[in-house]
Amino acid sequence: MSRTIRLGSRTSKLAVAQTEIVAASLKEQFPQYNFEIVTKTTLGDNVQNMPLYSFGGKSLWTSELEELLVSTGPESIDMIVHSLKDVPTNLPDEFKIGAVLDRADPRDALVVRSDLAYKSLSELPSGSVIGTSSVRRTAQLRRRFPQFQFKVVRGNINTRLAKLEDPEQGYTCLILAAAGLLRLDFGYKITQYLSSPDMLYAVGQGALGVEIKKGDGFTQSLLDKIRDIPTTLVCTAERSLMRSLEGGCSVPLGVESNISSDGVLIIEACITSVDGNEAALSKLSRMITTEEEAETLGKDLANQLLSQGAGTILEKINYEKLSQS
Ligand SMILES: NCc1[nH]cc(CCC(=O)O)c1CC(=O)O
Repeated sequence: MSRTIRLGSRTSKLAVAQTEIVAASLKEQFPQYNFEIVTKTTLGDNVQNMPLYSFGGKSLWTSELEELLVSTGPESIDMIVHSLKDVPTNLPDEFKIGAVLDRADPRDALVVRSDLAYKSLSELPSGSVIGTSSVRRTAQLRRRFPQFQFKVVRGNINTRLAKLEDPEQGYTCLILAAAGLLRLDFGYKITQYLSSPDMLYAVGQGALGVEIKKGDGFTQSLLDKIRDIPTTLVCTAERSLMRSLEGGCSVPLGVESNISSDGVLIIEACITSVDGNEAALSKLSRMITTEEEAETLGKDLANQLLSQGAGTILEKINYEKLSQS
């Protein structure tokens, strides 16, 4: 009987669709093995009613699956497929990201309620209710569109889309990652793709990250065949930037990155105050060939942002969080 490799996934439709993408790429490279998907609910799936930033812990989406990664029982798995965006920048010591795969469209997207004719943010009437629970999205939009209202919306993508269409909920539109919508065949619902200067995306957004045990050379050797090198370099730089800015708290950091075929990486980044009144913006471009160089670029960009005033914005956010708890 041929060897079976088990891929762990959260239970949401998007998580399973993404894990199927990874399983299919592995099967193509290694037809001699079986690839099986194991699903598990995480804490992040269960807490639907509170803003995520009120959970100090940073492994909302990973802990339960990491337990299966170290387990030796029948439930054990070999790797976890994540949206890279949901993977903490500092993993527990025994784990690592074994591969980052090709990135789907990293931008955020506008989805307007289907009975309304508006297509873009600039067409929406004053007082429109934007559904999002992301501090990054809310802060950036408040800055550019102070005439809108913001309302938290939780749940997985399917749940959020259903809430949007329920008139009693009062949402005019949602902001969601284009990648998730496209992977679930909801691309037709996107009325506008958002980009700088209106909205910079989350670090790692649109990319898949596969987590494994450090020292698991066999699983690593499988992943080496499906990783995407330019995406790895871009996301390494983005995650290094984020790691340098967060003091144990998630930060409203937006990025927009591009790498040319000859290896020049350009990253634009912003930190925006929650009320949208202040923002620190910075941009860095450099030739990158190794992950170490990508790490350094991320750190340098963090320092550039701090010199643009990001530090005071972050201090205020951390102070407000402390006084809530
Ligand atoms: N925050 C949850 C989450 N995690 C990953 C995605 C979408 C896929 C991706 O960004 O890679 C989403 C939904 C969203 O933000 O709209």
